[in-house]
Amino acid sequence: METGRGAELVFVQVAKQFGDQQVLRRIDLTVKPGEFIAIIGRSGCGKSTLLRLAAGLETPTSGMIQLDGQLLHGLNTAARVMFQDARLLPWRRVIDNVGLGLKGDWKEQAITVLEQVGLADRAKDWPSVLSGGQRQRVALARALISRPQLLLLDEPLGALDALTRIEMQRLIERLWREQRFTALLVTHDVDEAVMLADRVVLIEDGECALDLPVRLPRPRQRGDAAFADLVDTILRRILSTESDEKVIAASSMSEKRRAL
Ligand SMILES: Nc1ncnc2c1ncn2[C@@H]1O[C@H](COP(=O)(O)OP(=O)(O)OP(=O)(O)O)[C@@H](O)[C@H]1O
Repeated sequence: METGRGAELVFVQVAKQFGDQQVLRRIDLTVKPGEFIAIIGRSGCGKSTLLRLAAGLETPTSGMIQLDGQLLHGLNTAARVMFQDARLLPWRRVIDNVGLGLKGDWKEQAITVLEQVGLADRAKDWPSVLSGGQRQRVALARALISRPQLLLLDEPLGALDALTRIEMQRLIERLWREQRFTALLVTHDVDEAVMLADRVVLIEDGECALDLPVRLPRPRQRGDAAFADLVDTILRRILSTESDEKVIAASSMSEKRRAL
């Protein structure tokens, strides 16, 4: 596969309102080409909205989004999105799901990306016989077949068990390192954010309240003290403005993590 170049994505004073609800007030965020950014924040703070804006599925109420210096309007054709559910068509085989919507001779490329996600031997299977993790691998292959400059990941591993999740994190990191697309990951999991991201961005009150570089060498190790410290720092920062007493009262950090 050709190595693509990641896109630069810039949010300039972006606000988004739905009816009376001001979801994003002022987002200023520059994502450099090939950078991996994790977006975290409390449920309902507008993380998915931010991703949908980057995909061109929503338009800002005010402000602007630039892609490689050009104003984004309409669908962002440089981007592909991966969601929590794989959204495969059950009546199409794995390989045809990967090539969905493509024209011309795409089968060889589909096999190549299925190899990259470790599923080449399942190309002829129906989605129904795959596990949840395998379905997400197919979704990843489908997102990557068109060599996007920007990969938008909306809590893609949220429904997976812990072990599969870790495997998928490793896979996403490996493919990102090989292909150097720009990645924007929405996650509830601070561990996941620190594992994968160059920068962790916290959305709070409609703004980027924290933009923290992760300067740990890759591949990162959860057992490392520096890793644990950073996760702890971020969790404490989120919880410092926490009003939910249940969360404040959680006795251990792991409980707090689950409570997010
Ligand atoms: N199309 C829409 N129309 C109206 N309101 C919307 C729309 N999309 C999102 N919202 C509202 O915007 C707010 C932020 O939603 P969003 O999905 O971006 O949050 P989130 O941080 O991703 O939440 P979660 O972590 O729970 O997935 C919510 O209150 C939601 O109801």
